[in-house]
Amino acid sequence: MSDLTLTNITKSFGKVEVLRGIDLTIRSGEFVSLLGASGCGKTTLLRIVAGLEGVSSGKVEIGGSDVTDLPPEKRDIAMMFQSYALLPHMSVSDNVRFPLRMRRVGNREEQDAKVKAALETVQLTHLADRAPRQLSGGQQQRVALARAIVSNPKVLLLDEPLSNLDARLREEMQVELIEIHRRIGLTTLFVTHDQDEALSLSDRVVLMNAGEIEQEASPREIYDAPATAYASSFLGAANLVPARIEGNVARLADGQTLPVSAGSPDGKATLALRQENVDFLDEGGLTATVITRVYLGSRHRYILDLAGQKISVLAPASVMLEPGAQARIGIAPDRVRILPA
Ligand SMILES: Nc1ncnc2c1ncn2[C@@H]1O[C@H](COP(=O)(O)OP(=O)(O)OP(=O)(O)O)[C@@H](O)[C@H]1O
Repeated sequence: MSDLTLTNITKSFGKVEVLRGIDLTIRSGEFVSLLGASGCGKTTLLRIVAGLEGVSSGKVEIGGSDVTDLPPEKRDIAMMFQSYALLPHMSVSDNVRFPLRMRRVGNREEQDAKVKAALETVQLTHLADRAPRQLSGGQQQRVALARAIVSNPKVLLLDEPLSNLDARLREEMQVELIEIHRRIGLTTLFVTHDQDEALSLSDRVVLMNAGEIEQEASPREIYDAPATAYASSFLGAANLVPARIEGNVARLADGQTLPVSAGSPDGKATLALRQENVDFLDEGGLTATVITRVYLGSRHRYILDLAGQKISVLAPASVMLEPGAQARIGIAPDRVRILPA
């Protein structure tokens, strides 16, 4: 069953079209990330699902009902933003109770039971009587999450909820989100511009580019088999090298060739090479010129000139080459992603 279906959504602000023909279905219990560069339209799409923004055309269905023209409070959704905006004069449990009171859900005992369950889910039962200012940033974030899930919405909408946290807390909350999602299986739409976050949290990643869906796939597939040059450079910053495919080899601009998997049509192509898949060799392989070496502690990053193209490559710290030196590099044929030119 699908909990959220978007059909041919378009949205313009004045003359500017920010969403074009978005079709997206999210299955019950699925965790889907909308990933994309700033301005690609992901927040606008989330706000359309929430009912905070109208569509120019298209249809929004939640739990099988058409909600396109319904206001936010009539949609079975909950939303959590970057700024979690807890009410400072209320205790943790009253903050979590707030949406139930606003929507007049159940009597006091029923509300108590729901608040208790939500606080248990985020493991904050012991802090129920505290005021928000007596909590750490991560704890406040978890209160906001409890408040979002307390009414057991059909769809949970999260807009960059972790982007205000420092790196360590952010990683902790990512793990927490994964575990909470596993426990309660809420259908979730998560907006982020952070590819690591999208890859680590989601069942499916929807990569957006300029108001359109560029590719949607599982994290592994979108990383290992990006469908377009945009997808491969957005996810994991692949090196893009122009080439000509000639059967089982790719010929680079300077005439050097490298073996590739069979099956791609002959002719112009772009090779997408992930920096972690390039190996330094003692002999054979391709020749590239070292431009820069950056020390990263356990490894080096080399910027190389490969057939007139700058590429970035990771190497063990034991590989010591000076700028101007010739490096020999190899890439396993099944690690060379061939994209249309
Ligand atoms: N209310 C508005 N009026 C006019 N233009 C808007 C409005 N809201 C958003 N836009 C424009 O729509 C485009 C998409 O914005 P949106 O916020 O959806 O992008 P985003 O991908 O979420 O980016 P970010 O990660 O920076 O929030 C942007 O060019 C933005 O300037």
